[in-house]
Order: sequence, then C-alpha cells, then structure tokens
Amino acid sequence: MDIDRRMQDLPAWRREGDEIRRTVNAPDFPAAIRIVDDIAVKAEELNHHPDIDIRWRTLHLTLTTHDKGGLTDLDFTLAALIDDIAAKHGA
Ligand SMILES: C[C@H](O)[C@H](O)[C@H]1CNC2=NC(N)=NC(=O)C2=N1
Repeated sequence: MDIDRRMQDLPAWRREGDEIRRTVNAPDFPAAIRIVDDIAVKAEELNHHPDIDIRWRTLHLTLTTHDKGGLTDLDFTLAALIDDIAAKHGA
C-alpha cells in the first residue's frame, strides 16, 4: 500500500510512524460526545477501533492496526469515515 498516496486524500491526518492522528475540534462538549458515539458505530461495523482522547470539545484520534503491526486499508477507511462524521457535526 502506498501510504503517502493515501495520506494525500486525508489532509486533516498526520502520520507518526505506524500511526495516523488527527485532532477534531467540536463546537461544544455534547457535540464532541456525539462524534465519538457515531465513530463507535462505524468502529464496531468495521471491527476497527480508534484510540480517542477526549479533552472538553477537542478529540485526539489515533489509528493503527495493532494486529498487523502497522497501517492498513482499514485505518484509511475509518479515517475517511471519521472526517465525514466530524464534518456532519460541524467540526
Ligand atoms: C480481535 C479483534 O479483531 C482485534 O483486536 C481488532 C479490534 N480492533 C482493532 N482496532 C484497531 N485500530 N487495530 C486493531 O488491530 C484492532 N484489532
């Protein structure tokens, strides 16, 4: 997989070694929790789960595939879905 190519489609995400990370700034705390709730639904569907750090209305999200020891298609698929969810909630 061409990771650099995949990153070009995800400008909100940055790569750090075997992980990709993005910060989401929600309009307020309840919106941040709704974003997490929507992400949880997709994560369960994909059986792929982000690490999420909740700081008031700021979310720090990290994706990697521990099972495979690095980044996979699933990380980029979930990252794009997270971007859609964040946009839907005004973040
Ligand atoms: C057993 C189960 O399928 C694995 O633990 C899954 C669950 N969710 C996961 N999520 C993420 N982000 N990486 C994984 O490697 C992973 N593995």
